[in-house]
Amino acid sequence: MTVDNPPVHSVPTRKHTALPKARTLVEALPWLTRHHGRTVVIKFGGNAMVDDGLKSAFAQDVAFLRHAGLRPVVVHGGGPQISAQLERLGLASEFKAGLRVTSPEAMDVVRMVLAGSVQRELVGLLNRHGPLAVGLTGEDARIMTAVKHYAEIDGERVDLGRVGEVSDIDTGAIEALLDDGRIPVVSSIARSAEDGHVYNVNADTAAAALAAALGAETLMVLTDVEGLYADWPHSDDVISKLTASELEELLPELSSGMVPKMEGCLHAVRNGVATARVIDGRVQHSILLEIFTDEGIGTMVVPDDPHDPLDTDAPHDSENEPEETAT
Ligand SMILES: Nc1ncnc2c1ncn2[C@@H]1O[C@H](COP(=O)(O)OP(=O)(O)O)[C@@H](O)[C@H]1O
Ligand SMILES: CC(=O)N[C@@H](CCC(=O)OP(=O)(O)O)C(=O)O
Repeated sequence: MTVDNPPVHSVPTRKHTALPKARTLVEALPWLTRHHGRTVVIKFGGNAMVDDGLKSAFAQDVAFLRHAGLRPVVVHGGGPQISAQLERLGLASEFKAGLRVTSPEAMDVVRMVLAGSVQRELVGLLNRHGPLAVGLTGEDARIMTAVKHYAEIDGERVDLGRVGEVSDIDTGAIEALLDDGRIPVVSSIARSAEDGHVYNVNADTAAAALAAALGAETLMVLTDVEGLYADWPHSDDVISKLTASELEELLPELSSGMVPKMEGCLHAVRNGVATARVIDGRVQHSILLEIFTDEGIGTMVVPDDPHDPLDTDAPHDSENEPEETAT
């Protein structure tokens, strides 16, 4: 056999086995083009971190986004992990208006669990894929500054202890890491400029504030339900898309962990973020499904008047999907 006459039968066989993979990659091309260079803030909820397989898949997805040219920022939760540690130490754990009542002793535990345990684990998983992840808390380089937060329950102002809301954000350190090709992994703890104490900030609230301050394209919240249920807990109909005004009307009816999540989504889209999505973190590779396919899952919140329709049309609105790329 000469080089000029290769065996013709071997060429189609090789092509055949590689083709499905090539098609999958090419199908992602319009989405890759759309999202290239955009910042995506991903909130990984403690309830979605249910097993090692899901955590590894999460890290693969985030590393994939980074290698695909997006700028992912991770903000993580850890509510169940904090509760377990408080219980081990015999410290009380109570939630009011979806937020943990946090004594100074509990605050030490919150900080230890979020920054010392959950964040370290995620950084470790991400760094299996290269020298990518850098862990921070809101305290570092004053990324987040807090003020004490009071809840309002039945018209009453309620003191939750060391619970903070974000009063100021300095994105400098995060931007520098992103420009350097790193993946910032942020724990939702912030120091107050007023009293110098460290405060426990709900991770949804922190992620939303960061997404708005960074001018992110998308805020993606991974949790342990399929999305926002229209009539929870009576039905499992997921609201697939809603505008900021529609969400604002729904807010008073929401309960528990959905309150800070949806308030965060509203804050994000009212402050320049093109889409805020609540998706099921229990589905492996839910991030990739949401970003790179037309199988949009979960709930998407969009501004009332999106300034860039391209940002909000996919994947929950199939009429306006990116154009097919010729294969
Ligand atoms: N309308 C709703 N739709 C979906 N989940 C809801 C709704 N209202 C309350 N929830 C509760 O909110 C929870 C998610 O919030 P949370 O427990 O704080 O999760 P995470 O740790 O991911 O932040 C769900 O598991 C569900 O129990
Ligand atoms: C004030 C407040 O409630 N802080 C949260 C911070 C962690 C968090 O938000 O974790 P998830 O995203 O897993 O719920 C807490 O102490 O549980």
